[in-house]
Amino acid sequence: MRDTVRRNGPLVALIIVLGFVSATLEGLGIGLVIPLLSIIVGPDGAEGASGLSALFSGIGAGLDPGTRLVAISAVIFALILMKNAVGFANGVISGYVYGKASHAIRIQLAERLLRVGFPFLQKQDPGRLLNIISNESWRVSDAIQTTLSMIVSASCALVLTIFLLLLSWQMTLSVALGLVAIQAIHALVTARVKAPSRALTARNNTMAARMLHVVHSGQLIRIFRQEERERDAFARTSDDLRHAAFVLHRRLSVLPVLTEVMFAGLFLTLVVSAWLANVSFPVIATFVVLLYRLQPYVRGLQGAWGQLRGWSGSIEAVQWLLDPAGKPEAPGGTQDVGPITERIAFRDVRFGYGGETGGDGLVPVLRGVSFDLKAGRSTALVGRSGAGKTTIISLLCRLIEPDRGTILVDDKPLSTIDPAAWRSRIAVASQELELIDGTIADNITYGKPGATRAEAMAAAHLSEAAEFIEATPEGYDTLIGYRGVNLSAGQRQRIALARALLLDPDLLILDEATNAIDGLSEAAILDTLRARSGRKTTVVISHHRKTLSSCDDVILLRDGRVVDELPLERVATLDMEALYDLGADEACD
Ligand SMILES: Nc1ncnc2c1ncn2[C@@H]1O[C@H](COP(=O)(O)OP(=O)(O)OP(=O)(O)O)[C@@H](O)[C@H]1O
Repeated sequence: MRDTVRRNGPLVALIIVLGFVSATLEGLGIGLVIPLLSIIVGPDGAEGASGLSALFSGIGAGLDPGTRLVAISAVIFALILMKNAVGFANGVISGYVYGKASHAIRIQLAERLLRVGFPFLQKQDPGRLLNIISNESWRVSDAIQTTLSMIVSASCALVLTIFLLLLSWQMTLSVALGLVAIQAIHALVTARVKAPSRALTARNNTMAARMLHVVHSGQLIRIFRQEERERDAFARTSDDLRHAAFVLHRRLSVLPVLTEVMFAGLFLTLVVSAWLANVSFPVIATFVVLLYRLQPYVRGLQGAWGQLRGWSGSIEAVQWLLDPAGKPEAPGGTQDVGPITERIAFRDVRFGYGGETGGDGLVPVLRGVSFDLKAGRSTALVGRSGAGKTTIISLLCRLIEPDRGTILVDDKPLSTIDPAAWRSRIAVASQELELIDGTIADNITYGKPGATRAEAMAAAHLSEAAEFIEATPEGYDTLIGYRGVNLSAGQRQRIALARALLLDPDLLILDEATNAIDGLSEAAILDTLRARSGRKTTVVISHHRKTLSSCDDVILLRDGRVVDELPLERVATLDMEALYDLGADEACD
């Protein structure tokens, strides 16, 4: 929030200056009520005037009463007009700063989510992140606007207090003492708002997670007939949210009531004591009018303070996401990288999920793996479910970093290579990588937005997606819906494969890219392997023996260790179960 104020420094300064100007105009207008009332009640009413009140009382003294009355009324009207024009300008500027501040917060949140180390996203509850971006960030924008309005209210209150002081310092002192007492009571009440505010943010997180679940798991819920249970769970979460919002609302609602009652008490005490002290009527009247005009600003300040406390849960949530502390850094490295000429070498690489930065977890997943992915060849990673194949792919993509050991690209440590430069040399086709909500062409060219339609069509031919695409009425301009809901699983995989093939990357990773595709398309993968052979490097994870036996090299993994680098003849002759069990005895701890 401080950042926003700093970035819009000149405009915030203008808001403060205009606040002062507006309050001064208002103070002057109210001051002119003294001569106005003096004319109405007669000169006796102005007796005992001193200081500022004497100054105001003397205004237009030389004029006849009728002319003076009209002239003073006209000036008061002009001052009110100017004050409102300044107020309007201030409102427009505040609205502009509010918009800029909201935009800046959303951009910062998006930047954080796009740049933070990937393990952070893996570990977070998506409901919490969604709630912060879509909900809590608005509260923070409101808090910024409220802070601006507090600045204006404070400037106005200050100027009007100066007028009060000049009018009667004794009466102002009594008012100040009264205000301190009101503020103390107010502070006691607002202190009780922080905890319900945090509770509300937590409930909003849960609500967002539930909504995501209902939207994402529509199929699962229907097939397993869990509509009733989900409805009840949704209703419970929604009711908890309602209750948390009500608790906060109830505590905040006390504030304006309390303030109004205490202000009324202060007013009446003041009027009675001023009358007892023989203060002249125009001075009492002007003082009360000034005080009456001061009241909304003081109440505004108190209300804003209470509201800021009410939003403390939202502010903390946004600050937590923006704060880099405790979040994994995006992978580092500055070296450029050329085409892979010899190998990508894993040397005693160890990794376990679960630590703060993704790795260094208690349960080791890779327990010192060493193998080579030879340039210009295709290598299959084989192993039972949970053996660590996808973890190796994540390391290759630098989504996670090894806890120990090194990955070398032609003898250059991968950790020293600029991640963007490295990723420009690789492409992945995996069922984990979703499609975007756009056209088929948008999806195929996602990794290379400037690619031509001809390039997209060539990639679609390679992945055997072209036939079904051309059979649709809109062809490459067909909208595929959210995550490709308008397509079959096999069609989605072919488009995902085309997306990777379009890049003709130095390293192509096919992570179970074919499991929803029929035999014909598996043949397309085999063709791809052949076409890349001797030219580019490919890594394949598959449970299809035919695909595996088309690779040049096969690496067998078991429980996070490399069991064997298998000769191809054995892959061709063994069934998958026998393949996974090869060397089982040596692999045991
Ligand atoms: N994000 C994660 N957090 C914690 N543990 C994980 C995570 N991802 C994977 N694991 C664990 O790491 C181990 C290896 O998982 P990995 O996905 O690498 O296996 P895999 O060989 O690709 O399996 P599959 O063939 O089923 O995809 C598994 O025991 C899994 O439970």
